[in-house]
Amino acid sequence: MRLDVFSIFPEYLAALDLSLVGKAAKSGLLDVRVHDLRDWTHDRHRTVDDTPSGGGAGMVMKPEPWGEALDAVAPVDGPAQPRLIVPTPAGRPFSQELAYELAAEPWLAFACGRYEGIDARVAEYAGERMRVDEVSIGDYVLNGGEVAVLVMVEAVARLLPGVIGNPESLAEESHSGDGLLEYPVYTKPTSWRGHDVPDVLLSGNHALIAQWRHDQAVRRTAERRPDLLAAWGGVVAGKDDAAA
Ligand SMILES: Nc1cc(-c2ccc3ccn(Cc4ccc(CN5CCCCC5)cc4)c3c2)n[nH]1
Repeated sequence: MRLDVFSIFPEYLAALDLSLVGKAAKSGLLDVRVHDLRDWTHDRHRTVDDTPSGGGAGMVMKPEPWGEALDAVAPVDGPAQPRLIVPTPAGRPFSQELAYELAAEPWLAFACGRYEGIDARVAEYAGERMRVDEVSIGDYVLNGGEVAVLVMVEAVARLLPGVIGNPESLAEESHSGDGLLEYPVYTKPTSWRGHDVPDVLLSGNHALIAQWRHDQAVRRTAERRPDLLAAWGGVVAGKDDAAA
């Protein structure tokens, strides 16, 4: 997979060179290219923003640098076009489902906005030749798109075959398995500062352990995410499970 990221703070994306994503990049699974949007400005101050049309607080990112950046990296007459992801508080919610969808794409491009956002015509213009998704990573406002891109790239990259060491663990995760939250995990020592590992986990009885983990997942989901339990209860569980 090829990943292009556009930002006025390219150093923010240095984190992509670390850990999982860094390893995937070195092994050739990922081809990550970070671009400084100011490379496509032509004035002395390398201007990327201007006042909002119609008034209002703050500044808005000008369309020209974005248009030139997209044309340079994904030429109109090129052999392929990326799927463009634009983080925004006003976007569709990012989810594990969307992460799987994006992991299947050969080429993703991420546009990191700053200020009050990017001139809306950029997404319109890009939409004329590539798929554009405006995506939110949660109902809170960040200062720009870079952190959202780090979140999405990590969630997507770990789904790529060969990136994560232990693919079985992907199957058991929240939001991608049975729709429940994960059960609590433990390791040695079995007793630590007066807190013990639950006996069932030391029993060696795999059926009992599986049942205990399921019950814990249902309990946790009911406590912390009743919205998920409602969906789960409606779709998968029988009446006795949901009541567990
Ligand atoms: N999930 C999530 C993604 C983001 C995100 C992503 C990208 C950018 C680019 C800039 N910001 C900062 C920002 C965006 C919106 C406002 C509100 N403002 C109201 C009046 C009309 C204009 C917009 C304020 C500041 C961003 C924030 N935050 N949270």
